[in-house]
Amino acid sequence: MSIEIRNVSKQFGSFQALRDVSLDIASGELIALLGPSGCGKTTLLRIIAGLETPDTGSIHFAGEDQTDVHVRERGVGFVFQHYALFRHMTVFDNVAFGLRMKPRKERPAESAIRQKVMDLLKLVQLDWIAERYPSQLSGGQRQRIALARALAVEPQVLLLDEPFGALDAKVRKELRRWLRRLHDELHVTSIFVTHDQEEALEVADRVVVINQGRIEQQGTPQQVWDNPASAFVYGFLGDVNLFKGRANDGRIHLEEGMQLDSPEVRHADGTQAFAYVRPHDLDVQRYAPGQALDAHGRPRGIVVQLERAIVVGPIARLELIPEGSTQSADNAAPEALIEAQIPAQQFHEMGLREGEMLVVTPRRMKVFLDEAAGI
Ligand SMILES: Nc1ncnc2c1ncn2[C@@H]1O[C@H](COP(=O)(O)OP(=O)(O)OP(=O)(O)O)[C@@H](O)[C@H]1O
Repeated sequence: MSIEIRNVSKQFGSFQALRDVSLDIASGELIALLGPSGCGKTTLLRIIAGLETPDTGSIHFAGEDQTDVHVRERGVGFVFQHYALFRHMTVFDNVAFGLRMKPRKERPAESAIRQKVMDLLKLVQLDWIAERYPSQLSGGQRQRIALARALAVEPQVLLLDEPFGALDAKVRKELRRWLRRLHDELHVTSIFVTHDQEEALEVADRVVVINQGRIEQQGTPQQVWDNPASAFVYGFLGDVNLFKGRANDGRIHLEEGMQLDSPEVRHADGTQAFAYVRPHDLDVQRYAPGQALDAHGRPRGIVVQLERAIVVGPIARLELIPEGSTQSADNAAPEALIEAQIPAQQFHEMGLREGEMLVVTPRRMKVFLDEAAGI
């Protein structure tokens, strides 16, 4: 079942929660709505479900306007972050609930219900706990049961609101893979809301990034990651360092007095430039006086002090303070702190020590011009 969202806006009092949102979702797609807290993701999901009405705009399922269709008639299955399973019912009865509640003439026979519930429990790999009660399950098991329960009535559309939000990192990761496999098996058109970029990029066919009630960008995980449309998207998709400066002569002259070569700013002399660099795109060298100059004697790269190194597993995370900044990492303004990531092996081979002076140069960066681009 395809879903078309047409020019949807929603206001709560004077607060504009959604601003003219339009989105087409193909039948069988798995879409992630990704954005920070309060950006309007849940509101959009509730409008699709029919739990909330838009002020303007419309929702269509397979071309049919759903605006006046009641939530019960929309054929939508839900899973929420804290899905309250019925505590006094076994797992089996929880999953059977939606089927048993159907009007008599649509309700399957009890033997067919039994078969269906057991099939679903097998699908979520929990048929062995059919007779347990929710309090005897782990959080991850409860969410899988919630999903089985949502699927029992064969929804045309599955809506998941931070379904793994309350679980610990390891379980979340397992459930993510599991959700993807399940979706590949069932192909129910699914939309899930998350503020976790890793979750969205790993699970979804398409990611829709929302900011302040508007769609900032949509595309496959790869498209969005490789070509972020705005500084917001770039910053939201992963850790970034922001360097502010002014464009001149194909270089960004940073506030710290150093320069970064940047062909993107060649025709923008005098404009404010914002250079975003991912921690793993910073090249790290030991500093020697004079070394940070390029062939023309211009300062190159950024001279920093290694304030703290966190080496866990294969990655060394370096917290760096730009030269001239008198603050320590503990009270430095967050934007003053630079983070670099290098392989732990390189860190050990270089024999880096906290307190040393280093020079960092971006291998790759994304430049946005003018002030509106700031996160
Ligand atoms: N019924 C309501 N009445 C008033 N304001 C509301 C209502 N529902 C949502 N809002 C406001 O609309 C904005 C968007 O809320 P929404 O729940 O859609 O955000 P979200 O992106 O899902 O955030 P989160 O990740 O924190 O759940 C928020 O600022 C919220 O306070």
